[in-house]
Amino acid sequence: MSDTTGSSETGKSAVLLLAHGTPDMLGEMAEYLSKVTGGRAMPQEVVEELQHRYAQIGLQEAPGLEPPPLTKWTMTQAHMLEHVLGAGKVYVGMRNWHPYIADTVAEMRRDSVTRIKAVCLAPQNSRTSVGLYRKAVLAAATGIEVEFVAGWAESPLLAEAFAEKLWPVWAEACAESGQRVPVLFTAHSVPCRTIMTGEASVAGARPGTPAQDSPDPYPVEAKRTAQMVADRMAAVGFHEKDWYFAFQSQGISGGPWIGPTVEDTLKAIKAEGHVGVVMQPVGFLCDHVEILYDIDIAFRQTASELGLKLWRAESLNDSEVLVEALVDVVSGKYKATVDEVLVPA
Ligand SMILES: C=CC1=C(C)c2cc3[nH]c(cc4nc(cc5[nH]c(cc1n2)c(C)c5CCC(=O)O)C(CCC(=O)O)=C4C)c(C)c3C=C
Ligand SMILES: [Fe+2]
Ligand SMILES: [Fe+2]
Repeated sequence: MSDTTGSSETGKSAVLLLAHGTPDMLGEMAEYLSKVTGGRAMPQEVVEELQHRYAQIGLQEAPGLEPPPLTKWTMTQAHMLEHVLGAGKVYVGMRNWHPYIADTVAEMRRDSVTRIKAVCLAPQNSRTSVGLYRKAVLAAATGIEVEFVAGWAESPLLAEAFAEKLWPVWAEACAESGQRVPVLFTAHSVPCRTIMTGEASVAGARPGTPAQDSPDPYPVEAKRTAQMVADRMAAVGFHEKDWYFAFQSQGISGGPWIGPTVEDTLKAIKAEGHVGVVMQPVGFLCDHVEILYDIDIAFRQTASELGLKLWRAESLNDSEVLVEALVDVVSGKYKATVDEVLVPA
């Protein structure tokens, strides 16, 4: 990996994994949300609703003995990648909570890193996620070369990692219900304005924000990942007609977000005569609130009210195949969507 990590006469390169970030305790919710929205204050009822959801997945009034799942698994993935690459530290920076991207880039600077290979732990490229990570890295990395991986949605090993988690639960669901159970792949929804050409579309955008000149690649990339997982599953008897796709977790603070929603898709699956559904989110690489609450609690309740049993594929978390996928992205073996090498002024 000497081309992407480690030291040479021309300087020291290191990998920076970028992730969303999550609060460590319930009282930090309002501050966390203001980071997520780029400074826009959320109504108190939204703060309380999110505290309620996070409490249901184990977040407490004081920091727990273990970090929250998103932090824990992100750090685990970084350690695993560091171990496999064997070429120095793999750094982690979060956009919305500690360790913040700016603090991590400052640490990299202190460690004499002169070239950063930045990879988002969000494989599908959207202005509302990857675009914001990119902005945060470039703001912090003055004078440091940054090679920014903008998307790796079609990585074969990523699809393999998801398929490895999907097939056992799909087999279990089919065996238990005595019939073929459809799979509902999901990715996080984005505001409708994000996918429209010529609209200011960055999360937290204020009036006057320059218009974007191209549609967001995100919805297409999310469905490509799902298609690739479905293709992998053909080896275990999975058919093209066995899967659906929906966008989950439309924003809590209003405005139109893209669908189809999970709720509408579950109704359609029920109307097709199915008795159950297996959900697999293909945009998230580890457990966090949108899996542990939105799917495991809220969608399971919706499915149950419709008379559907809901199974969920285990998240990738400490998947070795995921780490292999990251190695391919970092090494360039998988041709990810990479921005030119950037040297922020
Ligand atoms: C592709 C887009 C997005 C991904 C992927 C994504 C992942 C993600 N989000 C959270 C937690 C929250 N996100 C919130 C708002 C929010 N999320 C996106 C997009 C993606 N999020 C947008 C465009 C917005 C709206 C931002 C705004 O300015 O209003 C929030 C706030 C509450 C809400 O609106 O739902 C939270 C909390 C996690 C944990 C996560 C994956 C790791
Ligand atoms: Fe989000
Ligand atoms: Fe969300």
